[in-house]
Amino acid sequence: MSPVPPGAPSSGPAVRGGRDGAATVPFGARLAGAMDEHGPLCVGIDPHGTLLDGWGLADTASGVRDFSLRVVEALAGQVAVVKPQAAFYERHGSAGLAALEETLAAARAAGLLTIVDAKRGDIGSTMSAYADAFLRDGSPLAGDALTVSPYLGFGSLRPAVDLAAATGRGLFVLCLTSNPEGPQVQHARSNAGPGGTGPGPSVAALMAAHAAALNAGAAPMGSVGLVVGATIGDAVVATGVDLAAVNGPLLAPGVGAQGAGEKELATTFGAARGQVLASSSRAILRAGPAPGDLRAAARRAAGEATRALRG
Ligand SMILES: O=C(O)c1cc(=O)[nH]c(=O)n1[C@@H]1O[C@H](COP(=O)(O)O)[C@@H](O)[C@H]1O
Repeated sequence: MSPVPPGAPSSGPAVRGGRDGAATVPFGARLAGAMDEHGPLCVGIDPHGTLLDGWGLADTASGVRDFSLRVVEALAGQVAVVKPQAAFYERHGSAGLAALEETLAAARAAGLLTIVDAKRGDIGSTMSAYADAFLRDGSPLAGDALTVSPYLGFGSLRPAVDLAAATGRGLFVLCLTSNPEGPQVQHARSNAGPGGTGPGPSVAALMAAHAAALNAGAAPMGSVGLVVGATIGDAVVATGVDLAAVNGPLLAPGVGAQGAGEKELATTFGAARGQVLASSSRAILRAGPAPGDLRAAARRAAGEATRALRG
């Protein structure tokens, strides 16, 4: 069965796109179904210039479009989620954005869930314009979920939280990112401890607690996920982030090109392993352009993720 699309009625036949006044099926439920069916793997679509070159494509908007559509076609029905990285489309201007729109439409038509990796975050009034662009029914840049940055304060994300909830979409909030610079901000202690004095929880733990509050009571899981890199070692323990309490999906980039593998996936997330969606881009995309080679690379990565997270 294909994942249920946003806007589909919660019972009866799945209808893709648009709301009809019926309750929407929340992203968390749709993602849980897709992960059960295809395994806990997201393939990032990151059309780097070097990859385009390796595939015999020009580093142009048209090359990015061809690359992305080939990935979607090869992986349809094979993986739970694809995650186009907006930066690689934006670098080609308006034609690049048109390629992103086409990629999202093709993935939707192929029954793949999409996370638009745009890492947006701004003051609330501007955040509501970002939400409109990436989370509104009918917007050409809307996927099933969006990556967002809470580092202007979690509350600044409110417009995105509200629109995602209203349209059955999801968010992935940066919590413990895969890059080595992340700890400077994410491991820092907030200044309000329980009694109002002394070091409070880590910034990452605060962000996770906000997500947990939004997901409370949702089943099988909520739609406000966190980004927790597979490369972070013991940072979950060091920062006191309570991943099991989040009750939402955990997007785990860093698999493959950034060095994380089966062992890291198995050891980083503790009791929350079942909520993890492992994510890999270059390590899979390098296997292309032959569709069979891409599929084989995705199958291998999905097998590793399944053993590590669901074994
Ligand atoms: O939100 C993300 O996906 C993300 C968060 C993070 O902490 N680290 C991270 O690498 N990413 C994204 O995941 C992708 C990783 O690509 P590869 O290193 O090629 O697998 C890139 O698009 C990154 O922007």
